[in-house]
Amino acid sequence: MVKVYSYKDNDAIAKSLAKFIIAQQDSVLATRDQFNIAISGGSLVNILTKGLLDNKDINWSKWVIYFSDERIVPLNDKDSNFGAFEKEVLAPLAHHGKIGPTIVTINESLIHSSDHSTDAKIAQEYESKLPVNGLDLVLLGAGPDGHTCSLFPGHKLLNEKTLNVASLDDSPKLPPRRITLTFKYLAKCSTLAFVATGASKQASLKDVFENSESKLPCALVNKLANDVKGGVCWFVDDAAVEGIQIEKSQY
Ligand SMILES: O=C1O[C@H](COP(=O)(O)O)[C@@H](O)[C@H](O)[C@H]1O
Repeated sequence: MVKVYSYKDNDAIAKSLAKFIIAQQDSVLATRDQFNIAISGGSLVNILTKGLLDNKDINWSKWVIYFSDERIVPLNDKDSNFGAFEKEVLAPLAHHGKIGPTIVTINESLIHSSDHSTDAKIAQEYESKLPVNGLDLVLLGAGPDGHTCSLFPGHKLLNEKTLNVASLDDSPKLPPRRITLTFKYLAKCSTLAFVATGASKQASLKDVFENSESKLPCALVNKLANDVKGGVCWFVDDAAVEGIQIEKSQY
């Protein structure tokens, strides 16, 4: 089942998403000592900053954070998804003297500026660090073109059946070299939660929610809802889903 939680603005989403994440965290930590979560880059980071940074219920030291996709650039590059999270969340956390999470990044030493041949190795090594049975929670973004992770409309990786993490060097959104979780791995994870805000997402979300034949990557994730124990849900603002026939609720 796919649930859509809709709010008026980013502040309201941030508050509700934080409550949702904490509920997932608490239910996992009641059974084991580690909460495995993947985050995405882009606009999600700002919402996470608002919702998580000063939140006393986050048990950061028990979190292991992965990335649903990463750009193959140095970790301190402005395009790095880790870099954005580090700047917005990890550095302020450290500044507040909090024990931070464990972070699983790509192996920077394998990045060679013009040689793409090690990109598959970067993906392979990242895959070896992931829990084999999937993550507890994956926070996904949704691009205006309907992409999620670094799975782009019409790209051959939409049909990847073997790899859990794949590399690409032809991303239509810059930068071109990336690694991404594949649908194969997303299907093993416990809960998948999208965050999509702003009117630029409206056209692709209309296709995702109103066209049962949609081939957009976000729609293909929705189709995993029956494989994924905790289901697929969406945290959206009113602008992103305006005029779309969809049943909305609040978490
Ligand atoms: O390139 C990427 O874009 C997507 C969507 O970003 P948004 O800014 O439109 O929310 C993001 O989820 C992904 O992690 C990132 O690499």
